[in-house]
Amino acid sequence: MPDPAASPATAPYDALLLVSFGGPEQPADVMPFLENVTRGRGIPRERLADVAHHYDDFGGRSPINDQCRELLAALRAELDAREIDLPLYWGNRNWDPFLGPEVERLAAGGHRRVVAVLTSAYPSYSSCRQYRENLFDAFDPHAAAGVTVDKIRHYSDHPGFVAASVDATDAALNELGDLADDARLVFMTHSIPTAMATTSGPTPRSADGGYVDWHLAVAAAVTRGVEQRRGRSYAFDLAFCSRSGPPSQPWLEPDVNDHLAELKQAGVGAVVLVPIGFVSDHMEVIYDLDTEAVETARELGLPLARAATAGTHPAFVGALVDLVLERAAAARGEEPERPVVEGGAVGWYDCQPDCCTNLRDPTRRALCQQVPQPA
Ligand SMILES: CC1=C(CCC(=O)O)c2cc3nc(cc4[nH]c(cc5[nH]c(cc1n2)c(C)c5CCC(=O)O)c(CCC(=O)O)c4C)C(CCC(=O)O)=C3C
Ligand SMILES: [Fe+2]
Repeated sequence: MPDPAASPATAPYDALLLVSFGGPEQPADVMPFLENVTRGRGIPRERLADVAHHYDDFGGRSPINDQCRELLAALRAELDAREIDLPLYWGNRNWDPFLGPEVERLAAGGHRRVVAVLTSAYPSYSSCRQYRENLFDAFDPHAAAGVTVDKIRHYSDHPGFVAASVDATDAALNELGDLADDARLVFMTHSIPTAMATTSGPTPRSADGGYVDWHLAVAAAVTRGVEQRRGRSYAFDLAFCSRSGPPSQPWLEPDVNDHLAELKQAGVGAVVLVPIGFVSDHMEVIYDLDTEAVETARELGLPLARAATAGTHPAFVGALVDLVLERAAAARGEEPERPVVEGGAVGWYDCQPDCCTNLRDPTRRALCQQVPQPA
């Protein structure tokens, strides 16, 4: 049995569970993976076939699982450096290693109070509640045995996540050489249906909803950091990639490819794409940005550099450990500081019942709260 006294800093937690999206690791995995992702989501068949080709171009293997392995190794090293003894587990929503069996293993290992770190940094149904539904399902069979899970707060506006993005944006500007002076910063994230965007985050909500609000705050903070470092100002925008869904359904815009054409038209000299919506260079980054958007920019004659995602940047890994310690202190009834960048919202630990609404099935149970009864 784990010794709760081993690491007072992380008490009451006795294990850390990394929770991610998952991705195929060989060609035979691609279609079953896509079916897992899109089950009941109304994604057109043609879009699925199209997305399967994105994976084919990379040998049928997404880099995302390897990136989770690297993040786990980096977390282990950071915990060791701080002399914190905390077992690490890892489960995905859509592909092996799946969350369910991993939580079985964790419970069988004698762990009782688990802290979850999601590789998803923003509020929205897709990036928050859907993971919480999966966490609920995975832990529910063990609830009677007293196994519980808490998650850290959404962390995109944590100074550590922003610092990693500032470094990456600065490096990408350096790649542009003299053209950096003319560069526009285009912050990138996953498009989602506008109906999902406006119901993201807790109520009361702004007209745009929490998903867009948080991205704009992070984009502004990264831009300020880059401006401080380079001693000059930069214009920035937020653009979107990876739209799926039927054409009749409105999704967040502008699409990155349309936006690049507009910037070229407006006389912008160069672009840095900064994918703040993703924590690693997985398929949505290496295909949608590095393949498609790069090709669009080439056709337009618009010089482009792509900033790295947070990945295993020390500021990001350090921030995740800080967030775990902060969550642990809060669970012990202390009042830890909750650092956020200027203009950021202080993230909440427990999502309220109406946070990041499930529009298809509002009664589906999720971690953090009892579901509201349908009206
Ligand atoms: C907000 C958001 C994030 C960021 C937060 C987070 O990280 O969770 C994210 C991440 C990712 N999305 C990924 C892949 C896919 N997303 C899809 C579909 C969708 N994503 C959506 C949203 C998001 N997705 C939505 C609203 C849909 C429509 C279907 C639905 O309503 O659920 C589809 C289906 C085909 C298609 O329609 O494109 C695929 C294959 C991968 C893995 C990449 C790899 O393999 O390396 C990752 C990390
Ligand atoms: Fe939420």
